[in-house]
Amino acid sequence: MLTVRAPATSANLGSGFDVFGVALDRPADIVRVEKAERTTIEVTGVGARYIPEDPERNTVGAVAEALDAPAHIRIDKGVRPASGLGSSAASAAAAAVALNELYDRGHTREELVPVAAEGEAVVSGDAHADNVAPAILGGFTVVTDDGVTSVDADLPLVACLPDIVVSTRDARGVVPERVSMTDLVATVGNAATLVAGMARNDARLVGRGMDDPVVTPARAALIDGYDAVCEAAREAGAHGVTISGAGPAVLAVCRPGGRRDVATAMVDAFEATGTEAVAYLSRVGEGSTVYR
Ligand SMILES: Nc1ncnc2c1ncn2[C@@H]1O[C@H](COP(=O)(O)OP(=O)(O)O)[C@@H](O)[C@H]1O
Ligand SMILES: N[C@@H](CCOP(=O)(O)O)C(=O)O
Repeated sequence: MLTVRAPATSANLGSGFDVFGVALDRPADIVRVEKAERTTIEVTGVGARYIPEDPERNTVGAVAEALDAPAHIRIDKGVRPASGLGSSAASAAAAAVALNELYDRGHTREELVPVAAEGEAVVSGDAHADNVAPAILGGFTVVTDDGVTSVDADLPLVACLPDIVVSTRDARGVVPERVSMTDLVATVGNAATLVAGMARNDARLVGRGMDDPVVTPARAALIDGYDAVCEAAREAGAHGVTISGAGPAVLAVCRPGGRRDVATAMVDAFEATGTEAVAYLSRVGEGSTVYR
């Protein structure tokens, strides 16, 4: 038996829709694999009752199929499904790393990114790799059709998760199909600023680069209280705030020592709109870890 821990992740960071992602240091999924004649799946933990055990409908089933690695796969969920914290991706990433080891397939971590992304296609309709890349490699990642680039960044983060559900598939349905040249120029400028900020561990620059005039405004309506939560986080000192992945979680980049105030302000702002929320005080974290 082999055990792998894969972390929650936050995709997009505003200006990098389907491109940027960052590993959080918590929460995480734990996946255990054993060789078997055919793939079977058992799910326990947070939100387990909403997650199918049918290999055709679970992200890890698609990964086992892609690696031709049938196994009994036990998933202990730490990342709530439909959270915007890469729940489906955490399981897929852990399974890709675990089954690659179990069957000695010899793929590099970079090569496992598109394999794990096959799992995402099962749930959201697209094999977007912006969550599985940081869940496998750790740090801040940039995925394009040509591959993945990762940067070891160190920044204080808060991920605030309200007690509502937004499915990634639904949230992809509201993304505009076209952008104006003005919005394109603004987005490229912000994305470039964010990457420079990550390379320099500069939270202020990262926060500035999180602004996004295209996808985030279209999705904000799916999250009750989103504008108030952003305002509260900024007033409490956050350098930047945006929707985490497809939501409903909201991600804030903080100054050193500033996470607790930001977390409290975000939770209070959600609760003022009648929605309970939890906040994870986090940092940019590591990717998947193998335990034998
Ligand atoms: N291993 C898995 N972990 C979590 N969700 C899964 C898994 N396999 C399939 N799903 C389904 O994926 C959906 C959640 O994924 P998604 O909407 O992308 O949310 P998240 O942002 O949390 O990844 C749910 O419908 C869930 O049943
Ligand atoms: N780029 C994707 C990311 C979805 O992340 P998730 O954590 O909500 O699954 C998107 O924005 O649709």
